[in-house]
Amino acid sequence: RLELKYGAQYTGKRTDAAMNKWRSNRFGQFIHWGLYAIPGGVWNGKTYNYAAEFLKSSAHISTATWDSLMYKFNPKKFNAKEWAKMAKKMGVKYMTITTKHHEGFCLWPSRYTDFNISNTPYKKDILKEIVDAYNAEGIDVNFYYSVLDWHNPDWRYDIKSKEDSIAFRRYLDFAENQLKELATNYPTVKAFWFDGTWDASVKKNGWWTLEVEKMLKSVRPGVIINSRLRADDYGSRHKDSNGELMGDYESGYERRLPDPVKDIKVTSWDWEACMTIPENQWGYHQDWSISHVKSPLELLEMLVHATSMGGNFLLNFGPKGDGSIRSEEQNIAKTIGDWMAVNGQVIYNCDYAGLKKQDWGYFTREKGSNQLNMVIFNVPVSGLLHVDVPKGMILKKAHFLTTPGQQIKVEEIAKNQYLLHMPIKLYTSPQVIVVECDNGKENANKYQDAKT
Ligand SMILES: C[C@@H]1N[C@@H](c2nc3ccccc3[nH]2)[C@H](O)[C@@H]1O
Repeated sequence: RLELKYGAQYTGKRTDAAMNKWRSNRFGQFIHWGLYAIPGGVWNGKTYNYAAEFLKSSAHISTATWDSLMYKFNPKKFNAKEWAKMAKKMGVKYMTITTKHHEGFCLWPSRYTDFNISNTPYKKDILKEIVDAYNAEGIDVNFYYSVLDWHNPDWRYDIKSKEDSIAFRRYLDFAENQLKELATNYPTVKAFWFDGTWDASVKKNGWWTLEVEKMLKSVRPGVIINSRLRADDYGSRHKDSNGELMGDYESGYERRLPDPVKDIKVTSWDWEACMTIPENQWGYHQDWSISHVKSPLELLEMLVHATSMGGNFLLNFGPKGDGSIRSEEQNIAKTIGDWMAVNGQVIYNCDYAGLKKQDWGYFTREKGSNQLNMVIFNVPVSGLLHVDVPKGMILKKAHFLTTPGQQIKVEEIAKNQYLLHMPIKLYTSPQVIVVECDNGKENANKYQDAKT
């Protein structure tokens, strides 16, 4: 083991109330909103297919030109309460919003830069309106903050000279001041989601990433920090040079999910996957025909997949420059919300159930419950759902979540193996079966292994 000054500060999952709430939330809404939402991926009549929040670089726009978009930010159709109501109906328990993305524009009236909401025609503290509206709906609010900052002249991608290190030190002080400002002025913030920390400049300043983690936790006790902020003494990120996870949860799954077999080890730490609806658009893009757009059921399966492996799922929305929400996103919020209203109990406060993944779908289990949840996306033509149980687990009764009176046949077919008999018919939405189980009982050894 290496002696580290800036490595992981503890091992194992946090079990305090704040982290238990973060974990039990499971489903969150990501919001990417900034100046990039105004052009929405189109510049001088040309559509750029790369991520809309990167239009400044895709279209080679000067910082001066890009920054002047600030004078156009005046979202006439913005209504924080409507956003929060839609999120509530979608069934999210938390929301993470870009306070400052790579472009450097701040949604709050920061004292440390004029490149902020107070100098737009909108003027008001839009971040506060959003935080208050979501909190009023009982939704926790987290802050995304990009360390990478295209606007601030002191930002550096690498440190190659004395001048670089002096400028970058100024930048790190600026960023730490902004973060302290956010943690102080928005006291209900529950977590910080750091991004833009992969460059050499940050990796060479692991000490700063730990200083920021400690500062935020002293200003806002219980606050939760993602692993993406952190670099250790040797520039190792997310996990320190001893392989220990830094921060409070692993945030490496971006537009992808852990494999239920190959990546089963993620069940031993907290993690979150963040996901776009198109293939790769975080900020609003005018033209979604340029890539695959995930359907509500595709996204719902990802949410269940994440829960089944003990992780959170953060689904991204990119509001338009005028503050309205595009119809595709409204439809996804409604469809997922309708399912969550009936079946949310297999997501909220649920975790990895400890059973082997099966083709028909995913297992989840509520903390401390002896009830096993089965969420079925792929109904076998036989109607027979195979379940392999760990030694000592007995499956007893089963029923569809929505029809508790109608038993589903549970048939033990071999040692630690069962089949559940699903009625064969057309299903047009993910089905939930709840199974009563006993743990710690010895299975009757009535099955003979073949001799081969
Ligand atoms: C969570 C996601 N991370 C940002 C991001 N920055 C990148 C820089 C280089 C390559 C990919 C990137 N994705 C995306 O804009 C979004 O905010």
